[in-house]
Amino acid sequence: MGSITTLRRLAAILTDALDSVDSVYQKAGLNFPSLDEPFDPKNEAEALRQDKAITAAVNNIMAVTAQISATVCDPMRLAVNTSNAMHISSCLNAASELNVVEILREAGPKGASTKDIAAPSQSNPGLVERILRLLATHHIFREVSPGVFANNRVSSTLDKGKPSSVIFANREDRLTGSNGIAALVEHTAELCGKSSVFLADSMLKPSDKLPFNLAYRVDEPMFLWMQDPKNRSQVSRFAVAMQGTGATEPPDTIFKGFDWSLITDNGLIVDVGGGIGHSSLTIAKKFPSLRIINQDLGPALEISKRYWKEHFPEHLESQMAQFQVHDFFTPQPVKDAAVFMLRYILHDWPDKTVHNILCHLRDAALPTTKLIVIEKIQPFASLEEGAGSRTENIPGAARPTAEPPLLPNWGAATADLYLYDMTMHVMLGGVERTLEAFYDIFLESGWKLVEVHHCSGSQLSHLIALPV
Ligand SMILES: C[S@@+](CC[C@H](N)C(=O)[O-])C[C@H]1O[C@@H](n2cnc3c(N)ncnc32)[C@H](O)[C@@H]1O
Repeated sequence: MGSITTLRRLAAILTDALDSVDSVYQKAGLNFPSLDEPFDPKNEAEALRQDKAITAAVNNIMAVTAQISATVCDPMRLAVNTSNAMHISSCLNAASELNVVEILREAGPKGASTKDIAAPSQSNPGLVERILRLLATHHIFREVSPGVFANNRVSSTLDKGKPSSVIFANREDRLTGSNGIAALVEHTAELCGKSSVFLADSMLKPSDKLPFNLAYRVDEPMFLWMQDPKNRSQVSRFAVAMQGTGATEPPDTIFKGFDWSLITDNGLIVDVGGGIGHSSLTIAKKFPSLRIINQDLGPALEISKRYWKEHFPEHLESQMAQFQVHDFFTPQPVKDAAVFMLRYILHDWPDKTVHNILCHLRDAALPTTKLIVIEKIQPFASLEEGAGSRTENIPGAARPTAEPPLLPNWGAATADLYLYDMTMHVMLGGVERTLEAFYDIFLESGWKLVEVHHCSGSQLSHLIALPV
């Protein structure tokens, strides 16, 4: 297909998708949320974005616009701009660290001057202005008039939800109780950003060191490094950041996969590497007859206990929720689990390590114990034909692909998955696996993949396996 024909085809997909969004919103009597207004999770117009027709149209719009832009842009400019993209990440991190979003929330739609934004952190107003202008140019913040900035829909998602005076007075505690997006952004931009620049070095001079270990000049894996008392602030930020991964999903995503009502009353869910335990807490709130054991390393569990005490104290008092310090590289102590749930665990680790984790769970499993792995499954950027005959008959495994000339995986609309794949690699040697890779590693570790549920409105899937 010639370029102009391709561009016209892409434009037609865009028009169809916009018509579809327009029709759903018109029918509901609502406007699609504006980029200029702060994000309001309680707005009905936000909830409507979960409508199936809207999620499909949004994927097409994101994929089309990025593909049109890549087609028409000077290719050298695109390549060089991509090599400079780390500045977007660093600027966003700086804005979050300087609590700009909270200052601008208090300033309202008229915004604040960079002098006023920079004053509480005693930073350089000229530099703050350039940082915010770079971000505004990428549709994060809005330059209302020269040198005056306001929040927009994207920047406001980083709001830590407290008065700026409180977070400036208590820096240690500024992320606690937030929706987790600022924590996720800061963790990613700082730790992953510093590590990622060592990717090529780690490949050209192969050693047993990952980019994280080269960047931070340490030998232990990131999670062990975080246990060092001098890195404790990393543990608490990471725990809140993991909550942020939940906030980027529709709130009921955990119920869009495996049917938790299938577990009989008093059945035990072990949340392996559960972190703060927000997913198991959400399940237990809906199905209070289920018992939960949240397992993690000590410092993470301390944070989890506080979180449960605040959000579901009844389950603690009745001892239906318990906490167990457990290293998942050692034999699993719980022998009567209905479910071993692992959300965002396996993608942290390379195959050899995942094999070790899964074998310990297999050794402790009853014949009826289900392994429920909650992860993103990596699609190919090409058509999947013939990719995995061993997985094609697994119920729920099949997934649609985008119509040509879009990339089959919807390109930019699914970019987060491929970005996370590199994050996992540079930090821990982990990987976002293809379905076939999950199937193989499960089988090698004594588990058979029997069902897959792709959670609608989310990139997450639930992979259900039984002991072989
Ligand atoms: C990516 S987070 C996922 C947390 C949680 N499952 C969620 O979805 O929010 C990985 C978790 O694994 C925990 N972890 C890392 N190494 C561990 C180990 N050896 N044993 C148990 N937990 C570990 C970390 O403390 C962290 O809470």
